[in-house]
Amino acid sequence: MSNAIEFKNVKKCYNDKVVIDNLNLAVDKGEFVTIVGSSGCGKTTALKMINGLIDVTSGDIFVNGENIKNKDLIQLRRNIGYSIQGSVLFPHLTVEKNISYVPNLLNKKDKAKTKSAVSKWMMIVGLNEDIKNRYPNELSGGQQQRVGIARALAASPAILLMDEPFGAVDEITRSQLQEEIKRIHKETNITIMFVTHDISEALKLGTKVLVMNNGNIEQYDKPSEILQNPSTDFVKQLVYRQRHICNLPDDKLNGCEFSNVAQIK
Ligand SMILES: Nc1ncnc2c1ncn2[C@@H]1O[C@H](COP(=O)(O)OP(=O)(O)OP(=O)(O)O)[C@@H](O)[C@H]1O
Repeated sequence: MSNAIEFKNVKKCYNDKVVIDNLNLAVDKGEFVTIVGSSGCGKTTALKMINGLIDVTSGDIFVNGENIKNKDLIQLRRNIGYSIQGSVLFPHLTVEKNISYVPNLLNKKDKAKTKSAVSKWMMIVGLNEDIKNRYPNELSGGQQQRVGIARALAASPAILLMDEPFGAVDEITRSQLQEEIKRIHKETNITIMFVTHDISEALKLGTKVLVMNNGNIEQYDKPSEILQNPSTDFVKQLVYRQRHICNLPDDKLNGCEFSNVAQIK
């Protein structure tokens, strides 16, 4: 299987502060990677370096085998969906215009194709078509989030980056959106990188979970492996917390220090 995304010896500093020291990671096409870790460990930075919103200090990032240094960034971003927490919709555009914004840029002449893409993605993310002429301020928070996801997916990108996309919605909407994104992933086989603070969300959604701490990878593995064979004390602490919440046996966790659990929200 070929890589959708690859980090090679990536270092990121803000001024003199090293946030990511030497990140090496290969993500297979079609993987749903959830990224979890302590606050400020570099999750958002890693994500935004993939679509060039943040520059690397040194090292290389490859998207579909191509070094992004050699790519036109606007073109790159049009082919990578990006969805973040809260509403990032254009306030002066209707739902339909928001969702069709990038597809219109990509296939300006084929208006019918864009119209049917809007209908398709509204249905997929669970939005009723009768809201397509509304403006963002006429929608609930959950609807705005769904429109944001439809907009990120409407250009049929091969990669979707999501930064705490469900952080600002209520529990019921959150769990509906989780089911929807899982289904969308299964149906489209898109590669997803999904940052979350919530280890249970990471374990529920990811086909692979990337656990980060201080800009380093603690473990990159299937959820079952993270739960059954946590490879470092840091991962054990996360798993312990999850097992504690779910009342699971903690026989694998003997001898682990739990003092840093509070660092992870
Ligand atoms: N533009 C910037 N200038 C200086 N420092 C920054 C900048 N952006 C982020 N940082 C710092 O870099 C570190 C990593 O930030 P980043 O947002 O990637 O972490 P994160 O893991 O996504 O955090 P959180 O879980 O709290 O959202 C933090 O210490 C943050 O304060």
